[in-house]
Amino acid sequence: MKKIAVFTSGGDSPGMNACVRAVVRTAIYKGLDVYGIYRGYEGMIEGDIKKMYSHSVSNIIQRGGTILKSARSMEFKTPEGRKQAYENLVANGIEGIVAIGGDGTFTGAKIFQEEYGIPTVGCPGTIDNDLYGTDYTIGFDTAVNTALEAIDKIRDTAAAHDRIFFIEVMGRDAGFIAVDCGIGGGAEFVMVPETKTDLNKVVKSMKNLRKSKTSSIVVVAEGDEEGNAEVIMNKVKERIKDENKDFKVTTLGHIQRGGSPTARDRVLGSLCGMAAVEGLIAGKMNCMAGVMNQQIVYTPFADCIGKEKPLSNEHLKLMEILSI
Ligand SMILES: Nc1ncnc2c1ncn2[C@@H]1O[C@H](COP(=O)(O)OP(=O)(O)OP(=O)(O)O)[C@@H](O)[C@H]1O
Ligand SMILES: O=P(O)(O)OC[C@H]1O[C@](O)(CO)[C@@H](O)[C@@H]1O
Repeated sequence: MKKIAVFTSGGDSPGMNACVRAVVRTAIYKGLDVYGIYRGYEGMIEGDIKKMYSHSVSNIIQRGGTILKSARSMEFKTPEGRKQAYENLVANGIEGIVAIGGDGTFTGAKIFQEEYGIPTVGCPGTIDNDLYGTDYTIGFDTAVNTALEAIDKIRDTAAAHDRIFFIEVMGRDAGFIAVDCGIGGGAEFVMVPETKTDLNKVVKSMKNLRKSKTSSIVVVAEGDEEGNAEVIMNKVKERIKDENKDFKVTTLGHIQRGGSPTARDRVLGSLCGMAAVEGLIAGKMNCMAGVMNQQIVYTPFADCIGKEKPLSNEHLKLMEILSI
């Protein structure tokens, strides 16, 4: 293998730049030519592919976002789009690919590799932490810390005004961010897609809580089955029926996706980037390079996508105990 390419795709995440940097520098260190594909699968289809050098990735390890940019491509989901992408890779002599992204990115990579056979190794780049085959995903730690900083500030004003705040964090299908924010932010409740939210129980305990506490924080993952934070707040308000209680909603939104990555995300991104290139050279394909128990592990895309990564029962128990 002489030429490889790297791209970032799906939702960007802090630490993706560290990962790109490690891919580029590991490739050069190992004597390979390395190309950057811009805007994920969009750029692969449009042929937006440029050679990268060691200096191309200077001064980026501390930056959020991704220098390769990211996109969600509908066209790559079509056979015609993937054919065009393949032709562009062949035209550039690309023999191996590092795909940095989440489960959607790996779904596309798996289909593409099975159709056209270019070996692909993935790196877990998503803030959601919802990928089987790695203890943490690149960007999760930064996202949680960003959200926590905001929650701490909301707590100050919640306490000053005796208010109940419903704070929505990201997590379309996963509650990892919400649970860690709940524990770390001292929330009274956490609502996540993985577990059934019992609003009657919440209302009951909220009424009891209010005897001893004057303010409350409820962390809601955006994908909770009862709805988003606004919807849930209205349902709870309706059931509590107390004019004296003051309810507020804050949606943290995309602030969680940006910012300078934490040390953990920089190191994880760098490790996965290095491991992906080493994996390609060793003949690995159709798999993701992740880190479990401090060891680099290669997990088939089929498992990363198909197997559920459960929330930690210990974390859920801790949340319940600490919120009394
Ligand atoms: N079934 C599929 N077939 C082909 N390509 C796909 C498929 N699913 C996803 N992709 C490609 O992967 C891209 C990224 O997927 P998606 O938007 O779901 O983000 P992601 O990688 O899951 O990241 P995040 O978890 O941060 O949202 C899609 O825009 C699409 O181009
Ligand atoms: O606004 P976008 O780019 O569609 O992404 C939003 C989604 O991306 C994620 O941050 C990561 O997958 C989700 O938690 C969120 O729902």
